[in-house]
Amino acid sequence: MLKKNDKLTVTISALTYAGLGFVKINEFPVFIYNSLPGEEVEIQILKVLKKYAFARVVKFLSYSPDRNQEIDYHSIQSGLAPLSHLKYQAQLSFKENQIKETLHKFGIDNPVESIIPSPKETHYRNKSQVPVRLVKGQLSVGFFRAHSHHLVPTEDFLLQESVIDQNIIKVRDILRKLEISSYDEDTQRGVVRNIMLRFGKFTGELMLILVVNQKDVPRLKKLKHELQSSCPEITSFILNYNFKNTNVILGPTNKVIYGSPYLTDKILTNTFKISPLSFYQVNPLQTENLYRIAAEYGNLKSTDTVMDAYSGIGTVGISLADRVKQVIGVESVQQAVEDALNNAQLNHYDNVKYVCGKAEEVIDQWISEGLKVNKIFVDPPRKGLAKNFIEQSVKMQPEIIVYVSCNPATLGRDLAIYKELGYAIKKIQPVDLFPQTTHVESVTMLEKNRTF
Ligand SMILES: C[S@@+](CC[C@H](N)C(=O)[O-])C[C@H]1O[C@@H](n2cnc3c(N)ncnc32)[C@H](O)[C@@H]1O
Repeated sequence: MLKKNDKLTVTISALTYAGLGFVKINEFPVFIYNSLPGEEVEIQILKVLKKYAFARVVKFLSYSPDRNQEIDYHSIQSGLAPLSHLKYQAQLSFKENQIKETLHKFGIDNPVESIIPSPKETHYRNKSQVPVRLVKGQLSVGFFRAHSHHLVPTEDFLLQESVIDQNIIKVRDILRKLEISSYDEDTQRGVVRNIMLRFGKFTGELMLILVVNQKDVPRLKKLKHELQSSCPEITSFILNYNFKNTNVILGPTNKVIYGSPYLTDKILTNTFKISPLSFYQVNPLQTENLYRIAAEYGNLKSTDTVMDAYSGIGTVGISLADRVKQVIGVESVQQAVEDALNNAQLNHYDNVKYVCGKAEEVIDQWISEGLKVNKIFVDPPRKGLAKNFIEQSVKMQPEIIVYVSCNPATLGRDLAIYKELGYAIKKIQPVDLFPQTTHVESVTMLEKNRTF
C-alpha cells in the first residue's frame, strides 16, 4: 500500500489527457507531474486517495526524446501550460490520438485528418485574465498553481502576446505605486481581483479590464492618469465589478473609464466589436483557419439558410454571410447577442439575425414557427450540445451539420446520437487552437443520409 512521501523508481507508461505521466504500481494508478512515457524516474508520492495517487519526479534517470529540454517551465507546467514539457510535434500527435481514442469509445472510427498546427506555438493568446494577490507582502500577478488558489508570481506567461505580458507588469507596478490593494479571498476584502487584457491582433487595440471587488476604487483619477501616461498601448480602460466570492472571473457590470466600450478586431474579411463579457476566440491566426474549414465543410450555396448556434459575437455566421441567403443565430449571453447584431450591421449584412436564449429552447420556438434551415453550424462550450437541441436539429432535416468542438468527449457523445438519428460523419479535422495546453479543438462535417 502506497503512503505519502514513499519514494520509488518507475518507468512512465502513458500520458493522460490532462498531461500527467501515468504508471500502475501493484495495480494502483499513480499520476505523476512533469513526466513523459518511457522516462525512467524516481518519484515521491504526494497524495494517496482511495483509487489513485499523485506523485512528483525527484530525479530523472532517463529522458523521453519528446521532452522539450529548451524551456524549463517547471512551475508553469502544472498551471498555465501543462504540455509545455512536450515537443510541439509530439503535442500534435497527442491531440490527434486523443480525438481518435475518444471517438472510438463512442463507436466512431471514421478517419481523422492530420491536425492543423498553430501558426504560433507560444505567445499566441490575445487575452489574459491574471489573478492579483498579495504574496510576501507585495501585490503580485501570476497564475494559480494547478488545483489551488496559491498564486505563483510570474512575469512571463508563455502563452500570451508579448504586448499583453508587458502591460500586465506595467499595470501591476502602477497598482503598487498607488497602493491600491489586491483582493484577499479569505477576508473577501481588498480591491483588485484580476487584470484582464484583450488585444486586437489586427487593429493593435488593447483593452484593460480591471476586475474589482468594490464600487469605489481608491485613487481612480490618479490610476487613469498613470495608465494614460505610462501605458500608451492601452486604448481603453474598463472597470468590471465582481463582488461575489466566486471562481467566476467577471462580474455582470462594467464601467468605462476611458476609450471605447468595445475592442475592435478583424477575422478574415470582417470587422468585429467585442464587449468585455463576450466570448472571443483566443488564438486569432488559427481562428481564421478554423472558420475557413468550417465554411468549407458547410459547402455553402447562395440559396442556403444557415443556423449559427452558440454564436458568441456572431463571428461564424458573419464569416459565412456573403455566400448564403440568410443566417439566423442563437446565443445565451445578452451582451454577445448585442455585439453580434452590431457586427452584422458594421459589416453591412442585412441577411443576418441573432436572438438571445438557450439554443436548446430557442430551437423549439423556431420549429413551431416553421423556420426552415438547410445548414446548421454549432460551436458549443465544453459541455457540448443539449440532447433536445440534437433531436430538434434533426427534425429540421438540414443537409449538413458542421460541429465545432472544444471537447472530444462531448463531441463523441453527440456524434453518436447524430449517427443514430440518420447523419453520417464525413470529415473530422482537428485544429490546434491551444498549443502548450491539453485543449483539443476540431471541426466535424455531418451529412444527412440519403435514405433518411
Ligand atoms: C465556444 S463559444 C463559441 C462562440 C462563437 N461561435 C465563436 O467562435 O466565437 C460558445 C458560446 O456558446 C454560448 N452558450 C453557452 N451555452 C449556451 C446555450 N445553452 N445556448 C446558446 N448559447 C450558449 C456561450 O456564451 C459562448 O458564446
